[in-house]
Amino acid sequence: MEAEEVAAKPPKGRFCTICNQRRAALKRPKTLEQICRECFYAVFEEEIHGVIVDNQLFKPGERVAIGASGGKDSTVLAYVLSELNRRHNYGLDLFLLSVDEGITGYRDDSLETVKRNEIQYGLPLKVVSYKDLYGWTMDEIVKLIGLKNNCTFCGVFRRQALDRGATLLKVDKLVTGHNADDIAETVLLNILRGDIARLSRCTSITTGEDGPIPRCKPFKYTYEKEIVMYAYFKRLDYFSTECIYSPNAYRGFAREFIKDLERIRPRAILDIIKSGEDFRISTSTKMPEQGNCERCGYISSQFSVPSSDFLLLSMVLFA
Ligand SMILES: Nc1ncnc2c1ncn2[C@@H]1O[C@H](COP(=O)(O)OP(=O)(O)OP(=O)(O)O)[C@@H](O)[C@H]1O
Repeated sequence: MEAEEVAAKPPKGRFCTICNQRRAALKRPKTLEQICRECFYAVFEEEIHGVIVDNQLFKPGERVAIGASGGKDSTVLAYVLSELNRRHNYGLDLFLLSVDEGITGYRDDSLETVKRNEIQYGLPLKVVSYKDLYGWTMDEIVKLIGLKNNCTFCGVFRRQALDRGATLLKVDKLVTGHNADDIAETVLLNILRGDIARLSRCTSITTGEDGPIPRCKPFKYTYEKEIVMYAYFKRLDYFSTECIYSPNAYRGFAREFIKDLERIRPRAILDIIKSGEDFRISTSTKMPEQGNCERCGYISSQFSVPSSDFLLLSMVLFA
């Protein structure tokens, strides 16, 4: 999504509907209000603060890692969280944590962005790589087995890599830049697949509380268009290229469908999240149990946890 595309201008001469003092500079995607930039920054940031407070995402003194991919969502998350931490005295120790999947022409470039963010925001950065953790890069795997189910595997490996990096950083929590559009998309995909176990988990703002490191999504109610707009107006330094192995056609269709709904009714994104939250599963329904990998004990519902040759073997078997 290009920044210019979402920065639709209201008619000239209108006053901001929030402050009524400055000229409106944009139409807010979530509410369609015509507001000035200053009021947009304020409502955008304070809504996220409200979500953090209402859901008690953090406690003073906690060490928190921000999953930093260099993309728009995690870059805006790093910027806004450092601002709110200062402004509202959260008392958090913030870190950037990046996973290098070993994808030439994509992750190497986005990691350069994260390295610049480390300096720009004064947040210490830790990078963990698939090569070091599992013995293989994604480039090597794709070269060997081709383009099959890459996103699914890569997602499972990244999840574990983030946990391992968070353990090395000795953090209490990990936050990611998953936004409202991502969550609505996941609700829809879980309905389409009839995956009620995931449907019941995917709207939680905090997950993994029974595991080693809980994960939070402070952008659960933040619209992607507003994140892009915020990054654009604030001139944040982020990387905007899609992963070269990424096309996940089914997710892509769900994304397009949600964008179409949003065009007709911007609230549709929040409505889908709310529907996902309100699903109740009958207590008599048998749910799949999350187990632990027999090899290393890491939490796992489908795969054994990857390591070097074992990783490759699972890729080939499941491809
Ligand atoms: N390589 C990575 N290293 C660290 N964190 C990551 C990485 N990839 C994804 N994440 C985390 O997971 C979140 C969702 O990832 P997703 O792949 O959906 O990226 P995205 O929607 O393009 O987000 P972003 O714009 O931040 O890249 C990111 O916002 C980030 O917090």
